Amino acid sequence: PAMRLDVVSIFPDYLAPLELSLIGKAREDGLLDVRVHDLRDFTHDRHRTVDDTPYGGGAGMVMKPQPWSEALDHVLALDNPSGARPHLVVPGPGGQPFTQALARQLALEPWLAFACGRYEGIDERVYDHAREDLGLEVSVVSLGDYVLNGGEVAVLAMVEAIGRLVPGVIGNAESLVEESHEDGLLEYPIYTKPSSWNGREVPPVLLSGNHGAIAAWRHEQRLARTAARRPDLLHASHAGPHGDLEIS
Ligand SMILES: Nc1cc(-c2ccc3cc[nH]c3c2)n[nH]1
Repeated sequence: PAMRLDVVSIFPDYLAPLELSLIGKAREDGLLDVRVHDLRDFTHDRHRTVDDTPYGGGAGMVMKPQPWSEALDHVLALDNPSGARPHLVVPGPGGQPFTQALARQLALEPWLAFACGRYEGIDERVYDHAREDLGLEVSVVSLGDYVLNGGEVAVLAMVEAIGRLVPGVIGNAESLVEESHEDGLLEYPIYTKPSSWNGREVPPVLLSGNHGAIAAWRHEQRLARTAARRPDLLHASHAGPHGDLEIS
């Protein structure tokens, strides 16, 4: 059965890229069932109001709870024979980090619903309502320690990272095996034809046909790159036979 992904946003067109390329094809193949909903469809006033001023004062506006409540009810009511419940994922700068490990976990779920906030965010009672009244698992997830203007960009990234892990979405062509962050090391440098370009040569070991030497060179490169760019990813399990993490 297809993995179901619902996205609620006041900028549904922001999610249009999900109809393209890989995710688009997975939708055609029935592997992913992606539905985007406009939050303003769940307002009833002339101006389709989704926000208001914050209690307690402060800058900016807060997203009203009622439209979100009605949008969630609509998502849950949609042809949902199995009575399954979605895992509600809400992007937020203060959420748990979105990592490859979390992407793998989420890719195992049959149904995800994403709430894209805007303004200063969503009234806190929506989270409580979703958990306590709708019985949903709710996860606030951060893409990184920087501030976006809303959740849409984060959802695009998460849907791509999760969608590509759904069996069948990635053909054999795009390798899923040696990926950055899969075993905690960054990827090694890659090359293709011509072997000499702009006076620059491909490292000879890669043309040697000596697959043991090639594998060793690639592992060394991954360690060196990780030590240089992401020392935080390096830990004891990556130490060499002498327990050293020093890169020669
Ligand atoms: N990682 C990250 C998420 C966000 C984010 C997510 C949702 C909203 C809604 C209003 N501002 C937002 C910011 N910023 N940075």
